[in-house]
Amino acid sequence: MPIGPYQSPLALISDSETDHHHQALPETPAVAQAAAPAGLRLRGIDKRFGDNHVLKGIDLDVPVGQFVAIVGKSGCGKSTLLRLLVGLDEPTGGEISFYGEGGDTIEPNARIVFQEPRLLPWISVADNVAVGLGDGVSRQTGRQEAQRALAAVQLSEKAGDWPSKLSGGQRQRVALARALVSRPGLLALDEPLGALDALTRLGMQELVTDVWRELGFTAVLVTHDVGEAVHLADRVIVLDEGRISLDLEISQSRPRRHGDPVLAELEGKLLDTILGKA
Ligand SMILES: Nc1ncnc2c1ncn2[C@@H]1O[C@H](COP(=O)(O)OP(=O)(O)OP(=O)(O)O)[C@@H](O)[C@H]1O
Repeated sequence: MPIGPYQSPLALISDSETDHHHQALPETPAVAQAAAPAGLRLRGIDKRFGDNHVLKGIDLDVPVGQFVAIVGKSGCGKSTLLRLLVGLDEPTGGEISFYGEGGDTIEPNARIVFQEPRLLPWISVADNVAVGLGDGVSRQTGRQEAQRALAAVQLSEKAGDWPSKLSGGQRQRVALARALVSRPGLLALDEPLGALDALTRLGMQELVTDVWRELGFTAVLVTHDVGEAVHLADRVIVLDEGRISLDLEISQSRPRRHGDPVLAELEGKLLDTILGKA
């Protein structure tokens, strides 16, 4: 099923910082159960911005529940591809479809987390998380679901605080909770740990792994950090000038240790490909 004009809450947490009006929030389905994890099927995906031909006929299949990382040089089209996957933009050509565990075509519940948490400073942490549910949910349900999502990111005790009282890492955990609160079937992560210090980043990598394993969504991570990609993902894809130049499986069991020689070897192989030495 091609992605049509999009109607998800993504717009609220993605676009201009000033576009926080509540009328932007769409209705959301009931949140009592998790959305079906969504497998992805991309065929011949093209994206042009005027004369700039950014994505050139991408074919990609991502099985239900897989964790995929996308790496590549700056400007190679990583974020553009991610935005197409969650419906924030439309391809110029080709088709994107989604399927559930049984192989049936589904409409995915997709969410995205960006590098900047983009929290609303005038409402509490819990209310920021509840924003991810949209309008069609009672205040009480919103609070309950927000508490559940905050617990998943180990931030329950901050529910009543203002965002300004949080550290950078805590704010990003709130952004993750806001994305998780509607129990998405597809979670896109656009360099979500890029602004964090090294130690906080390592802690967040473990947290992301834990929530992914617990909640079972399909994850697509864009990162500049090849070490992070091999640490987190089942599979790493290298984009180069709008095409997939390497599709590498990372079969190492979890939990994964930083400094693992097998992962270091894979990281070297990815870097050689990205830098054109392979
Ligand atoms: N909305 C847009 N309008 C015009 N050009 C765009 C738009 N979004 C992206 N581009 C162009 O598409 C190309 C790919 O950008 P994209 O942000 O996808 O790259 P990236 O690989 O994510 O880069 P980085 O690693 O630096 O974040 C760039 O040339 C960029 O200028």
